Amino acid sequence: MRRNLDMLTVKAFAKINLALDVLYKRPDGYHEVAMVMQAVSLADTIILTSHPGDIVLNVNIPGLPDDASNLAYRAAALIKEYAGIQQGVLITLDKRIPLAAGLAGGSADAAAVLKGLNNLWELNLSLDKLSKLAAKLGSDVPFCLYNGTMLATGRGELLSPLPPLPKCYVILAKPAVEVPTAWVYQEFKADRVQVRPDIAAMSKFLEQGSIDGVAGNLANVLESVTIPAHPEIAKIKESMLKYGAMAALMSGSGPTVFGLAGCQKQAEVIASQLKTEGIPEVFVAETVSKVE
Ligand SMILES: C[C@](O)(CO)[C@H](O)COP(=O)(O)OP(=O)(O)OC[C@H]1O[C@@H](n2ccc(N)nc2=O)[C@H](O)[C@@H]1O
Ligand SMILES: Nc1ncnc2c1ncn2[C@@H]1O[C@H](COP(=O)(O)OP(=O)(O)OP(=O)(O)O)[C@@H](O)[C@H]1O
Repeated sequence: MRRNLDMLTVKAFAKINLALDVLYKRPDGYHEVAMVMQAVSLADTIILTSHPGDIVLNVNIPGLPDDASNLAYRAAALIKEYAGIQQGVLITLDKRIPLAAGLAGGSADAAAVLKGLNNLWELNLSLDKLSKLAAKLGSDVPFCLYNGTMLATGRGELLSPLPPLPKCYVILAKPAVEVPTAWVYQEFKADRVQVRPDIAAMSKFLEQGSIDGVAGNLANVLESVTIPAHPEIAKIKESMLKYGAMAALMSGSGPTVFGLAGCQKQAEVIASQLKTEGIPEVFVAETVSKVE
């Protein structure tokens, strides 16, 4: 975070799910999950500037709302009301994370605004308090406050740190479809799942610092919904492996596929080969560690 009197710049990092299991549907309509989440360096940039009056949001891409339906705006409104702040803020959002991609782009923006305004307005709210506000905005938002490698349970908002995944490179490839998260959970049927993650085994491999062990245990039960609807996701996974990724998996509710690579050069070679297949959005990122 960079601060300069009345202006502050915050990065909003995307996430991938190294493991995603759905346990059951709860009475409140959400699904109980168990996930291993990992932050990656593909990021939006948010500039917060002190501003008289109200909250104003500027976005750099068409199709992304700049009103109260944007999670960045909602985060500002929530913390402003909670802390009883009278002044406004100008939020400038430079969006790089693809939309509705399974990468928690909106959640990352919301978390960055909460952290940033806590600093700009000198509120001194603890991460624990910010996390409770974050959970009101979405299940992925608390994780985006912390980043790093975390076990997420409940509806995704209950977090405990895991040993960090040793630094590795992540290729992200998004086909030209957008997938609404609510639809994926709504369509989820446990009896259609072929492979469930073994979270205990993945935790053990993280403790050992074994990227190979983690790569060998990637699993996401939501693939059972999104891949039949968008078979190009399976094709991207196959291509990632063919070009040399250690492993490949759909992130979150999809449709983005991520692949793991041990070194940057190899990740870049895999990314350029995927681009030749006509996949519209391909990025190379690296893992991001937890904030203290
Ligand atoms: C797929 C993941 O991205 C994996 O990290 C998350 O589980 C989704 O997190 P999110 O996008 O922050 O989700 P929310 O904004 O809280 O919820 C969107 C919708 O997804 C469904 N939803 C979400 C999380 C969850 N544990 N169970 C659910 O059933 C609900 O229908 C909800 O209305
Ligand atoms: N700041 C924001 N950035 C991106 N999308 C936003 C934002 N605010 C609201 N939205 C709306 O939310 C929808 C999905 O957002 P997002 O990009 O966070 O999905 P996602 O990556 O699938 O998230 P998740 O992995 O948490 O399910 C978008 O289509 C958009 O209309």
